[in-house]
Amino acid sequence: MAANISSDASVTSWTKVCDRFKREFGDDAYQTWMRQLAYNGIDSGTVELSAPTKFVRDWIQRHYAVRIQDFFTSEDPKVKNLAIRLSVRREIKRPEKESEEYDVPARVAVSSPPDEGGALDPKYTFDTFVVGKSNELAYAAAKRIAESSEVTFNPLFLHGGVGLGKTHLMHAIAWEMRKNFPRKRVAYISAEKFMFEFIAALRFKDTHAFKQKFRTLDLLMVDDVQFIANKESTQEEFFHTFNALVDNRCQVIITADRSPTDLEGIQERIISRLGWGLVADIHPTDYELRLGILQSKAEQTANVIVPAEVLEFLARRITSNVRELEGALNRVVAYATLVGRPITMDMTRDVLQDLIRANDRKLTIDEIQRAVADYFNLRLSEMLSQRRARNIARPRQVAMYLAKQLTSRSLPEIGRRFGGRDHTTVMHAVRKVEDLRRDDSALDEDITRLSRLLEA
Ligand SMILES: Nc1ncnc2c1ncn2[C@@H]1O[C@H](COP(=O)(O)OP(=O)(O)OP(=O)(O)O)[C@@H](O)[C@H]1O
Repeated sequence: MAANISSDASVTSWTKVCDRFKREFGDDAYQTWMRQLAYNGIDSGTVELSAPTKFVRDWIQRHYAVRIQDFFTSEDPKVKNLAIRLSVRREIKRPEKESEEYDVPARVAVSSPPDEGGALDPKYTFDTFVVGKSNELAYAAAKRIAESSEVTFNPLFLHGGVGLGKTHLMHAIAWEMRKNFPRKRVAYISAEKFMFEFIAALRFKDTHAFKQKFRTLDLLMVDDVQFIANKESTQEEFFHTFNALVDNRCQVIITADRSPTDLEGIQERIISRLGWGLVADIHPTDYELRLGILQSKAEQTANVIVPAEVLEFLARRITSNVRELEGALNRVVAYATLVGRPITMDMTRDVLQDLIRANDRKLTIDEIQRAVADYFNLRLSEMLSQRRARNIARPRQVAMYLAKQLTSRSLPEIGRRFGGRDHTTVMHAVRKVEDLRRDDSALDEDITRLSRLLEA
C-alpha cells in the first residue's frame, strides 16, 4: 500500500481524472465502474487504486485502465503506471457456488426486460445485408428462422471472426420476426448482459423473476457467448435457461467468435448442446463480397459520389473485417464532406494511410506459388519441379517474378523456395518476365490480374 502519498495535490488530480472519465465515458459508466474505485495515492510514478472485487477490477482493467492512466499522466507527467488492487472485501452472503462473479455494481437493474426489439439497430436488416459465399449459409439459416413458424433446427449457432456480420444478422432476424409474427416474444441479449442480469438477480435474491423473464420467450438470441467462458455460475444458469427454452420448442440463436468445439472455458455439456442444431460459420469476406458491401453502403450515402475505383481500392486493401471496411468508407466520405471536395484516389490514400498500412499483410512465397499454379492450371509440385516444358517453365518464371515484386525476399531465398534453384535463375526469370510484359499483352494482363488477386 502506498504510504504518505495522498497529498492534497494528488487528490485534486483524482477528482479531475474522475471528471474527465465522466466526460469521455458518460455518467452511467462513471457510476457503474469508476465510482467503485478508491484512490490510494501515487507512489514512485504508480497510481494506486483499489477495486471492491476482482470482477470490477478486471473489467476496469480491460476497458478503462489505459484511459484512466492517460488522464493521470496529463495531470501529472511523472505518472507512468496504474495499479488496481483488490480492496479488503466486505463479507457478503454468497449463493451456492463460490465464484468471482457475484459482486456487481448496485446499479445493474434486475427487473429490466431483455431487449425485446427495443434496442435494435434499424440499419441491421436483411435488406442491408449483402450475401456472398462466405456468409450464405448463415444468411439462409437466419432467413429461415425469421420466416417460419416452425422450429427446424435448434439452436442456430453462428460463429465467425469480429466484425463479420453476426450481430447484424441477429438484429435482422428480430426485425423480420416482428413483422411476420408480431405476437411472438423475441429477445436479443449479449452474453455479457445476460451475465450482469443474472448476477444482479442473485444479489437481489430475485432469480425467480430472472428465470421467468427468459423462459417465457419464443426466440432468444444470445450474442458473443464466448463472454461467459470461465464464469461457472452464469454458465450453469445459461445451461438451464437453454434447456428449458429448447424443451419448450422456443428457438435459440447463439453467436460466438469461434465454433462450439473451439470455445474454451465453457462446460463440455454446454458445448455439446450448442452443436446440436445448425452450426453456421461466417468466413472472412472475399474481394467480391467486400466490393458488394461497399457499393451497397455507398448507395446509402446521400449527396456524396464515391468513384468505383475508390470502392475497388478499399475492397482490395481493407481486408480485415467489414466493420473496418465500413469505417474506412465513412472516414473518406466524412472528410470529403467536410472539406467540400469530391472523393478521389489521392484523397482516399491520404485519409486512410494508417488503416492501409495496418492492413498490409505479408504475402508469402508459398501463397504466390499456389495462386500462380492455380491460375495456370498446374499442380504445385509441377511448378517446383525441374521440368522445363514451356507450359510449366513460364508460370514458374511468373511466380518467381511476383515473388520478387511482392515480397521482400532475396533472390537466393526465392531460388531456394523454387526447388533449390540458383539466384541467377531467379534473376533471369525476373528479367525475362519484364521483357515479356512489354511485348506480350495477354501475359501482361495475366500478371496484372494475379497481382491484384494476391494483393486483394
Ligand atoms: N454481409 C454484410 N452486409 C452488410 N453489412 C455487413 C455485412 N457484414 C457485416 N456488416 C456490417 O459490418 C459491421 C460489423 O458487423 P457486426 O457488428 O454484425 O459484426 P459481428 O460479427 O457481430 O462482430 P463482433 O464479433 O465484433 O460483435 C456492421 O455495421 C454490419 O452492418
